[in-house]
Amino acid sequence: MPRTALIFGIAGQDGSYLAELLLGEGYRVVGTSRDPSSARARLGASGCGAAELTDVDLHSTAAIAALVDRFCPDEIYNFAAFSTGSGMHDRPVEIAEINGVLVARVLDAIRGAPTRFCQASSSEMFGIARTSPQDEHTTFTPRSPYGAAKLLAHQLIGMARQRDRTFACSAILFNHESERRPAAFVTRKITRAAAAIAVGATDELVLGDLEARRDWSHAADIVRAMALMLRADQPDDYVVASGETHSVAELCEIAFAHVGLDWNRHVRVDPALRRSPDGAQLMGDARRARTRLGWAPRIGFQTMIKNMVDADLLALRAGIQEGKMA
Ligand SMILES: C[C@H]1O[C@H](OP(=O)(O)OP(=O)(O)OC[C@H]2O[C@@H](n3cnc4c(=O)[nH]c(N)nc43)[C@H](O)[C@@H]2O)[C@@H](O)[C@@H](O)C1=O
Repeated sequence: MPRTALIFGIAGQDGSYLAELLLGEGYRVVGTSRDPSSARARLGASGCGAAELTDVDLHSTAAIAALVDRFCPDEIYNFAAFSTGSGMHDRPVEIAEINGVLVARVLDAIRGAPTRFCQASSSEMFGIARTSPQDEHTTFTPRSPYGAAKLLAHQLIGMARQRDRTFACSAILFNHESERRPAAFVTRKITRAAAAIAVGATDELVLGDLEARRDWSHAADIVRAMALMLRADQPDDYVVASGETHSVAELCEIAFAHVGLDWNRHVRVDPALRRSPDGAQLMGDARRARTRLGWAPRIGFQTMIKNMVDADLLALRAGIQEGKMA
């Protein structure tokens, strides 16, 4: 019998990379998506056509329990979340419900069962951290409903591990990107603009802050760490990060240079797009994942950004040939 994995949020960037990985290892992969009508096409386009889609009301404890009963998954991964960088303060009620309370429902559904659970937690739980780098012992000081809801889920996982002996892990994920990243996030915003300027479709990119720094990894590396967590002897929490930071300006430089452009000539800063400043620099110390899981990132920052620009160029040129762009 193949192992079964249930993925909440299968059609997003992370869910699709994980589905690809697990399908390649012979798993039966079942997933839910908030937009089932486009999920099938998106999964097909990312090589996950063999994944099965199912429908569930994430607000219903009974529906989550029934879903788990129906598929008896060996592993559950949760990526279902509201997540757009600039929208971390918007819709706090829905964010609390989906990014936080949903995990209580899943933990309820697997209490006493052998099912293993991994949650996509976030470095946003560190928020205005006082120390850098952050690891599994760093104090959490979230600064948005997004970070607070993720922290609720993270803490429920620790309690389920202690009280109920549930095999549940919290993967504290720092920023992670790829060509499947939506353009609301700064990496894809920049790579798409570099490609668009290179083909003459536009001339300018407007950003909020060039000095902001983040610890960026590739999404495929991040989800591999999550799969390894569920294969460990014991459940635990793990920071997953590259351990290096880059500025938005550096990102621009790499992306624009890759298409032979000088970013200084095309990038403009609009302070209206700027977010409130970070506390200490957000940078992850992933030593626990490296030593206990044998995890290490395989795709570096430069390669990731160049690959994203290449993918955006391909998509734009295809669009131009089909007459989709002006
Ligand atoms: C770990 C965490 O990672 C992600 O959240 P994020 O860090 O907010 O992602 P982002 O790509 O929107 O911002 C990255 C940095 O770039 C700065 N920045 C400058 N200028 C613009 C700008 O014009 N647009 C955007 N979007 N960002 C800008 C911005 O201020 C920030 O410092 C999500 O996956 C989230 O779900 C998550 O958990």
